[in-house]
Amino acid sequence: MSAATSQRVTGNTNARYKSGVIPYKKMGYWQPDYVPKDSDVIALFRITPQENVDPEEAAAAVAGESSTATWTVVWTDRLTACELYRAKAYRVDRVPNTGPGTKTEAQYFAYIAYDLDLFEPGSIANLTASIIGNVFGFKAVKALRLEDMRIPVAYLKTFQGPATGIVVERERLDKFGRPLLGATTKPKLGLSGRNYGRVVYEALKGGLDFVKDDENINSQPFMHWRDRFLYCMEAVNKASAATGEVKGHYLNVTAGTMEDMYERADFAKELGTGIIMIDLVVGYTAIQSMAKWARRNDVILHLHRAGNSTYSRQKNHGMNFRVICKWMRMAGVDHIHAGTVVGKLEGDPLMIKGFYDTLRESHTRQSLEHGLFFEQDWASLNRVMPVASGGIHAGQMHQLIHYLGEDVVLQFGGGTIGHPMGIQAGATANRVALEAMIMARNEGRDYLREGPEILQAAARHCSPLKAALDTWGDITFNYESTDTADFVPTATASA
Ligand SMILES: O=C(COP(=O)(O)O)[C@H](O)[C@H](O)COP(=O)(O)O
Ligand SMILES: [Mg+2]
Repeated sequence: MSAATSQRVTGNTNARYKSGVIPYKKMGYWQPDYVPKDSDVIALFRITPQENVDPEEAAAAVAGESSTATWTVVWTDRLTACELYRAKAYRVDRVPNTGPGTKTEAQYFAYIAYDLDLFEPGSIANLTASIIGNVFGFKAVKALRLEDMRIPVAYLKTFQGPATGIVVERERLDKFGRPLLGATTKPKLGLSGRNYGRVVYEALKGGLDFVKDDENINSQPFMHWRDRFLYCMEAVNKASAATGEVKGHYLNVTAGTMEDMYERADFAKELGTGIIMIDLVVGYTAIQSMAKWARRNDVILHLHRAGNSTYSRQKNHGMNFRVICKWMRMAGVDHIHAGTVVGKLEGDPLMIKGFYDTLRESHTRQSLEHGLFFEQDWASLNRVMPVASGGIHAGQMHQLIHYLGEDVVLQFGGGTIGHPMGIQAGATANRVALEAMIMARNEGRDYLREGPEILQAAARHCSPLKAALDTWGDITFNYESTDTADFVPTATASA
């Protein structure tokens, strides 16, 4: 007899199934003694219960509404292996620095385990319809945030993972031992195909590895997509011939329908591109489809995370970006924008380290200060190249390498195209700054502390770098982060 059948036969007593409304805890969604199985999916939610709602009941309600429950008892549960299929809230902890005596109302971390049978293999859409489905509108909780997930190896193995991965991307580019350099074409909207292609050529010729379309450039009246693709590929080919290096431009194939996206991707491939791009807003199923297309066609897949801050930035509601990193690694993208720490957009250093580790490590340990609540074995899924983009410039090179490491694309849009001596000079400034800093690192210097001097020394022989430092050297974006660690490392806490 299978486990499922035996559950049906030994199912619960009549009292439990009497019609009416009973607490979710009584319905079996709170099981403090439950020990998660290796094959369970585990989700960690931050719950802000409504006043007078017991946190354990709120956790049970979240478990119920994200798995099998509805608001009232239904006898049809007994036609199923309901005890197996019920998600189990098994632990609730008060979030540090919330509740009585603090400025923030009480919040709780609720740990919930889900049996693997609740999810369709290889489908982010199906996983998310449970985990972030109805439950986020549930009245008994004032706010709800999905903070982290532990995905079992058994489930990971049903996903393709990154189409190409970091190792093969570097082999195709023939570039090793340093971050890759990119730029977002600016202005983001309005250029004609020919002018757009000129920006791409100049930036690649000046020393960048990649240029990219911005998130909102698709096929507008001022430049239809075929024009953009033709001029960009002409620029890539000319710059590769002129420099002897492999170059690329992420052609954004985002469109209104899947058929249009495939048409654009096929044309990009026909023109010989090594990389294409999509936006997060196309949705999980479209992302998985494009990842399969990318693997079939030997093309790298770049994902711009446009839209994520709508639901990932605020601490009490929505979902943490680290969970998006996990889902996107499973879905199969090769690149994902994951923050810069020092640039113009949201990015606490500890949080960003957690995102980067999630994307790049084959195994991550629990690390509460980086927001990693669970140990995660990535089951040999390829690694994703994080992309640092948004308000960065050559003067920050030492910090970028310190915080973000080597396997990363550093993307300077304004920080290339806005250079006072022109786009090529902007690209050269970034390339020289990068190579000077990598050399200093390889020589064992304390490049983070000595960074500004290392850059000034390199600028003595490189007027584009000097101009970049003179223009942007002092530009910083020192605003308080919104999404910060709940568990601060001891050394920092006492500092
Ligand atoms: O256009 C840019 C950056 O331009 P610039 O380099 O001129 O600032 C990108 O869309 C942002 O980096 C996205 O943000 P994120 O990478 O955080 O998702
Ligand atoms: Mg942009």
